Amino acid sequence: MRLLKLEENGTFNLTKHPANKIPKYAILSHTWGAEDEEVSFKDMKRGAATSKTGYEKIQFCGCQAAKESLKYFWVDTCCIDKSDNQELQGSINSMFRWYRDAEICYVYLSDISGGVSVRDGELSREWKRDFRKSRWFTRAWTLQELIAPKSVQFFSKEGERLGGKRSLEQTLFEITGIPPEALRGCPLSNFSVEERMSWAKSRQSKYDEDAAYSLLGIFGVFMSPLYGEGKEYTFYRLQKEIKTREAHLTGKSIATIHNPSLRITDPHDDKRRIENTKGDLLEDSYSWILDNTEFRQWQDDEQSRLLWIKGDPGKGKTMLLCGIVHELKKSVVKMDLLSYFFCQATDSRINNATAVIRGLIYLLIDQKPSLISHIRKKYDRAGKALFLDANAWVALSEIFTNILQDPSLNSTYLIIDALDECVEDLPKLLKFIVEQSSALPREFLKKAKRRVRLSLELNMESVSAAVGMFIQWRVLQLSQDNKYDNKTREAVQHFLSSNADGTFLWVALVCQNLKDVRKRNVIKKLDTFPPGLDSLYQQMMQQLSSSDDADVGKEILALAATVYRPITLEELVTLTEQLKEMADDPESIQEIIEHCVCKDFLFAKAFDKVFPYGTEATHHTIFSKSMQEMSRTLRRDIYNLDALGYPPENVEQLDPDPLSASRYSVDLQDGGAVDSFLRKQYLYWLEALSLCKSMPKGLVSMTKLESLIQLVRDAHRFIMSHKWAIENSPLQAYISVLIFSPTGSLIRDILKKEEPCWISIKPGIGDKWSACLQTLKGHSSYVSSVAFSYDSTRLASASHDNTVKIWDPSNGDCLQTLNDVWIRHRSENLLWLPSEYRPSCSAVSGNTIGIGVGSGRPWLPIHAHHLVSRIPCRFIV
Ligand SMILES: Nc1ncnc2c1ncn2[C@@H]1O[C@H](COP(=O)(O)OP(=O)(O)OP(=O)(O)O)[C@@H](O)[C@H]1O
Repeated sequence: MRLLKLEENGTFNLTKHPANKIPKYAILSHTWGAEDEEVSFKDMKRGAATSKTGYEKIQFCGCQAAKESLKYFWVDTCCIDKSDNQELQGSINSMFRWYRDAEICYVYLSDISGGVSVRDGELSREWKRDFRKSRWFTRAWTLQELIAPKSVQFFSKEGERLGGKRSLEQTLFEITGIPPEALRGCPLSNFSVEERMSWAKSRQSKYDEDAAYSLLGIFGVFMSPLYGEGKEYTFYRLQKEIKTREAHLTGKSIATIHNPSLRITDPHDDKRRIENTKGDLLEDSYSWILDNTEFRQWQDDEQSRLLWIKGDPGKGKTMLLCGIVHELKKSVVKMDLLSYFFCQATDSRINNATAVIRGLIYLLIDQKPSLISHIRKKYDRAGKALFLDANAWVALSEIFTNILQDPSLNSTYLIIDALDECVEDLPKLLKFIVEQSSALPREFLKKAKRRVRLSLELNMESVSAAVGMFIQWRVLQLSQDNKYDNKTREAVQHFLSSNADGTFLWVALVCQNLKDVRKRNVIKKLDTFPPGLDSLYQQMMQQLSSSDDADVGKEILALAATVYRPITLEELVTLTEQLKEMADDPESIQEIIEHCVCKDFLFAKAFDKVFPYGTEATHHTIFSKSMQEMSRTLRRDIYNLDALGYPPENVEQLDPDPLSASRYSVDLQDGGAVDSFLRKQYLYWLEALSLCKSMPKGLVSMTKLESLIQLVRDAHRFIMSHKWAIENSPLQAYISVLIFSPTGSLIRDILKKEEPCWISIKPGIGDKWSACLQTLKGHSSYVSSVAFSYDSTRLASASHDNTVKIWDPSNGDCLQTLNDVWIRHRSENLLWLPSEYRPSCSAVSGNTIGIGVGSGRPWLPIHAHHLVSRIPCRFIV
């Protein structure tokens, strides 16, 4: 890299540095004047630089660098020999890196001059106007010059400092549309290709091709510049490079950041969804927390590791946390990481401890991809099972601990909302949080007050003031939408302020109700809203019960409270007979759904109204509607994949998605009606049959059921045998899976028409299913020992690849992989402990695994399933 060096006598000289020995340097960003005004490489060589107008900029940059004790600096006009084509090409591809690696970037704004001032980090209004109009924001190359460097400082023509990338963040965002996260060094891969393209959209370049070349670094691609190829073709090449890189990233993603296995949810999206559904985040209603003593203590005092925010339902905790995330994003330094997770009891993806840890890890890796190394070792061995098997919690919490102890991390902020909605393994999660937040260096241990509690009830004054701001905002919206006069507006404002009792949700629900009330009826209507959340819910239920939509409303509520995860509008319509009839009237559907009330309330206080026939009846409705929906929508190659080997992770969801309405239905849940009938009512039924003199009919029914069971059994063998193939290529279900099933398979026979007609010679397969139920794949060397637990729910296999795997034989899932197990082969099945525990040993014999701890000690026989469930994995075998 060629740099300018500031000499003792105040002159500048060009110096050249090999890539591994580049000294610290500053860099200049500016817009070019006329070519002959700028100082070129040749001018520098010839000593003709000082005669050019452009020399001022170079002088400015050199002096500024000297103030920061930097001897070297880089200026694009003269540090590249443009007459050397090879050098020019290399420079275009290196430019982003050069700006990124500079200690500081000085932006010289030649069209902003004199009389400007910065007060409290803010530009004066007049200034803002000039700044916004600066030519610097319209040029193509300056985009990467703004984004890439860690520090960017803006200067006027006279060299007056105007502010930095950080202090002007909001203004820069308003001018360029580049989100603050991108300006703060968040990986650019976090922003979609479209979003990054949009930052460049209205920028100009002198040469058409530069519009694309100036984006190489932004997309992390390389390409040789060919001036003269034209803008269109350059962009075509750029797009191609971007696609290749994205594909490469996604390919790698099986084990990296975009890892579909790790990503159970993107907490970014959850936060956005929550804010949208709760009606946009109001800064005035959460900003009180920033001055709160406990919050400040947590934020400023290194020893206070855990902040516990408590509050009654509807007090605004979730929105408060959204606000805190928002503020921390702005204030934490670039080296710090911020991760968060929003639990939701009604969504099985995000209501358990493992999901919380997964989500937190996902966001950390998203910000600092190098952290993936903590996952890679385990992932490479265990694959997807690492996140799914019975020990996912153990593995992930260990990975998370390692990540948090990574020496490259500065401070890490972790935020978890609604722990009470973490319905699975909450105690484990709590223990983990407490342990992590206690992990302080020894010198802190004594004096540390590590946990800070913040109770919203104890901060009533601040919360009430925040609710007051919320009321003002909602009343303003209502007044504008429904054209309230002053009297009405004041009455609503007064009513809400006097009855809210510091509860945001109560205000939100009343305002929701008022939305559809005509202005003339508003004041009368106010008297009908009872204070307190429960009374309000009760009233809403009563209103629903007496409305024309009572039946459909209750059906929706029952469904919403019963489904195992939140369902989409489309899925809801599919499962609700009465809504199906309104399918072409989305407004009415929306109107009815808006009457929805909280699930906790439904179960606790309105059970009889919503579930007059018990929850079983609702489960039955969901089951039969799901069956109907699947019969209607499912068809062969529903995603038009065409290619038989198409892997499911490469499948892009279609828009519109033919599966959108039946996604809920295809996840068949167990506990079906027949099963429950046989278990609970079978004998009563026999009695009733006898009483009705219908025993023969009962026998016929059971015979029919039995033939159905044979079909089900065949379907079970079918899925067991072909699970692996279908999982990896969905369309193989119609090809190899069918023709490699026994000719006597009922499923094969019934679905014969689906067999490929283009295969004329089919493999000779026997007429019966073979004795092999399924093949368990995973070991990389031959297997020396296998053993079932006594109840057959677990299978252990030991291999010469030095691993032991524990399987769930019912579905072939590998539940756990024990690594570094030293196995010695003897006449009987013998498994030995990892070397660090030698000479301890264990043996598998029949259904029992024996453990010996220390040489000469008696072996302790333990059933395999006890081992699996009781002893931490590394010690099991
Ligand atoms: N800062 C805010 N900006 C905008 N709306 C807010 C804000 N705080 C609270 N609200 C409103 O109040 C409602 C309740 O807030 P939130 O869901 O955060 O309460 P919560 O204490 O988390 O409730 P729960 O205990 O039921 O989970 C939200 O749906 C929203 O309409």
